[in-house]
Amino acid sequence: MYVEVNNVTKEYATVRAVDQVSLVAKGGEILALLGPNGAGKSSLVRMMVGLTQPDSGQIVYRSAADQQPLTALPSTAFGYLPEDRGLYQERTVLDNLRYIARLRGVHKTTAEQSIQRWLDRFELTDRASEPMRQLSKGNQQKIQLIATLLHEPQVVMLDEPFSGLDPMNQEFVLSVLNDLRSTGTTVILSAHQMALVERMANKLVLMNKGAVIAQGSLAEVRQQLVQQQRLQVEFTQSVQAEQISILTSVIEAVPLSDTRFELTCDDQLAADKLLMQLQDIAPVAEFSPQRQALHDLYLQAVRAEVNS
Ligand SMILES: Nc1ncnc2c1ncn2[C@@H]1O[C@H](COP(=O)(O)OP(=O)(O)OP(=O)(O)O)[C@@H](O)[C@H]1O
Repeated sequence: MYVEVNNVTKEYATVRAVDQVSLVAKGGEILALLGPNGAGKSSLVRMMVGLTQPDSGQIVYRSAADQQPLTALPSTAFGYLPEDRGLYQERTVLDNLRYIARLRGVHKTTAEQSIQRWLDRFELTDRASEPMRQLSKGNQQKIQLIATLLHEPQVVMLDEPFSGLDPMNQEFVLSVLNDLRSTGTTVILSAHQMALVERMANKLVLMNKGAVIAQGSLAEVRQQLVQQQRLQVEFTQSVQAEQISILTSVIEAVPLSDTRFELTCDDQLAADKLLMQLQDIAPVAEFSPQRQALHDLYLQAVRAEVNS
């Protein structure tokens, strides 16, 4: 199933939580919504799952087979992990999961098999008869995730699935999400863990103050965010900084020695073109464009918005 968000805006009393957002998530994709606190991620997820309605714009669900809009959604359409987790603390893990399965209309035998399979996979079988409150935060989070996946939804929407998990469990959840993706499920999640998301999502949507500031594949988002590039160059002979900074694509040339410089460049100019220009100054011994982590690019973009 496709989820298509067309120019959606949502306002609360004093704040525009989602501002003209458009995106598409397809089966077999992991789409990650990223953004600082208050960026509008949860508000968007709540609309995508049908809990609230947009003030303007539309959310359209399409059949994966023929891309026609779906008017009636099957009970297996969504699995939603809300930001405020909501299982019964006094009831056992098993009771909670059976209850959720019943709510989702899963047949009893199928539910029992499915619960066993997921508890095994999450290494929580021996905790099945314990009340939820006895489980650590991370394990409760894993049970919540099982509750979201029990009915094998076509679209899984997860609000901050990695929060409260230690690195090992984050890796574990990441592998579960990758498996879902490989079986054709549409996975939409919100997260703060840029480094994790960078490794699994094939679509990134970076939000700030309700609006999308960049979206696409990792490479596309990089391109949208990168305005400047840092690199180092080592010449075989001494060179003056002014000889380099005079080049139109070079914003700044900081000498590290007589022969070595750190350059800040206009990213529009391809590295190989710049290398040719540097070779015209003096023979180049080493030339190393540095890739900035997405996390840093993203922080720069958010800060630039704050300052503008
Ligand atoms: N029910 C509501 N009533 C009023 N304002 C709301 C409501 N829900 C969200 N907001 C406001 O809308 C904006 C976006 O909030 P939202 O929770 O969608 O952001 P978020 O990106 O999910 O943040 P976080 O990462 O902190 O969970 C915030 O300014 C928030 O205070």
